[in-house]
Amino acid sequence: MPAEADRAAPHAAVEAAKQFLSTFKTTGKTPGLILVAVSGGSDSKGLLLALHEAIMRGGLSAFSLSACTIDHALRPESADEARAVAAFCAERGIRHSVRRWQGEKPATGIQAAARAVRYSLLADAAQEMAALCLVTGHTADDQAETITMRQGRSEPDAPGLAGMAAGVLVDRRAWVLRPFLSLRRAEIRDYLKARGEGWLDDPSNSNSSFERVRVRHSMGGDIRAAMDVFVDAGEARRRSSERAASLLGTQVTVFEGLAARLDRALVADMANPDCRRAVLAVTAVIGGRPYLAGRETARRLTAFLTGGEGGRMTAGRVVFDVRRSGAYLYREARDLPEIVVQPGQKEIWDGRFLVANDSPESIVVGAGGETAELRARLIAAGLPEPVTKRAVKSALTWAPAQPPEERPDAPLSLPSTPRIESSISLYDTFLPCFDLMMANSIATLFGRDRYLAPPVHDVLTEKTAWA
Ligand SMILES: Nc1ncnc2c1ncn2[C@@H]1O[C@H](COP(=O)(O)OP(=O)(O)OP(=O)(O)O)[C@@H](O)[C@H]1O
Repeated sequence: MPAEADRAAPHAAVEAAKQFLSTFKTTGKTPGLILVAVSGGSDSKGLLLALHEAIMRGGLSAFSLSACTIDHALRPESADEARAVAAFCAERGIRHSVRRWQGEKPATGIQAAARAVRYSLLADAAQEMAALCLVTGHTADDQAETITMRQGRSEPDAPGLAGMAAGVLVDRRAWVLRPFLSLRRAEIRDYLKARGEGWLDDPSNSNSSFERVRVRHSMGGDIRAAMDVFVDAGEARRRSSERAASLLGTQVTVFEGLAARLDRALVADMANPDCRRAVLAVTAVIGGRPYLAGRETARRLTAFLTGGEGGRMTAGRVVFDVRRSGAYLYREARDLPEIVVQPGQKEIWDGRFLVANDSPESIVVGAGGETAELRARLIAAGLPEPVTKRAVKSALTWAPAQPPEERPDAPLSLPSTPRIESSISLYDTFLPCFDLMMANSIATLFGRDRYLAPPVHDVLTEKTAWA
């Protein structure tokens, strides 16, 4: 058992928790629930304990904590591990819930699938509890490993070098914040030991078939070099996002989510990284892609757009049509999918449109929504006629899944028109806080609501205690 003095001694982990709590916009007695994602490993267990201690000792009764463990049901011991976390929480009077990954597991890409499911289940829990945010136990060691892995793949001005964001908006509905991003894992373990607590060791942390584990070993605990890169790149990315947001707001026009015009000045300046990011972001949304084009595509595109020759080029499923009045972008009319949307369901079609079917009948959604009305509207809005003609080929259309003559027993009412809006795959699932301004400009251009603001003040400035 640790000595009583050790139990009470202030610790860097508790200081980090206190500092984090002081950044909330919530003031005075406004109650706020923080949902802590606890796997049972040292980092998340240390985070829960440090937040609990900071709240209890600091008299911060405006805050309450709840913990949630995701049981991925991939290892036989996972249910017991979740129960161990439950017991730890019960001893401290902290509410705890377990969410289980139900159903079929994919045969390949299990890590990525588990991560996607984990964040989605955690966001469900946060939303149901009306939590201010979710918090995870990511550390400076995780950050350094992420940066080192990305460094191997990126160019010096690449956004990836900003590393993990201190805040990420998940599914447009829950902010995930990382209060320990500047704290070393060793400090967290030291804190748990001082409080007489153990933790679970995830066996995948020593499995060298994972790149992260190999990188961790190669770094040998020295994270200084990677963190120095981060301090510069995180701030640079936030400033770049701010400048790109302003370019998007002034030099881009979007036509019903189908096509976009980039002003000539923006196109001419493509060699500038802010312009390039703005253009690549619009390209991703018009093409229905969840990521920016890779460096080779970006290079080809820059050469084409700045070449001054005009004409058309295709990149990332998007046609670029360069004319005197600007560069026009629209989805190429190839490989357009057909999907069925069941009653009461919402689906994303082609990565570009969110279709909500509120009717009691299934509907089929596909390409072919080209109508004289749509063409007239786009032309009236300023889209050149030849561009309109090609752009409308990738417009969405829908119909009842079963034609009326084939379903004599069906209700007489036809499905009502589905609700359709642009999907921004690039930011709708994971939006790092340093891209928030740019994402809001994109949302405005594509007729969507702005993204949920984070509940804390300084997450946007990404100020890091690491230096
Ligand atoms: N099974 C789980 N249940 C609840 N929270 C979890 C679980 N696994 C991970 N977490 C949360 O995520 C944090 C990071 O864990 P880990 O490094 O294993 O995840 P990751 O997949 O690398 O996360 P990311 O993909 O965001 O980098 C943990 O500190 C914890 O807060």
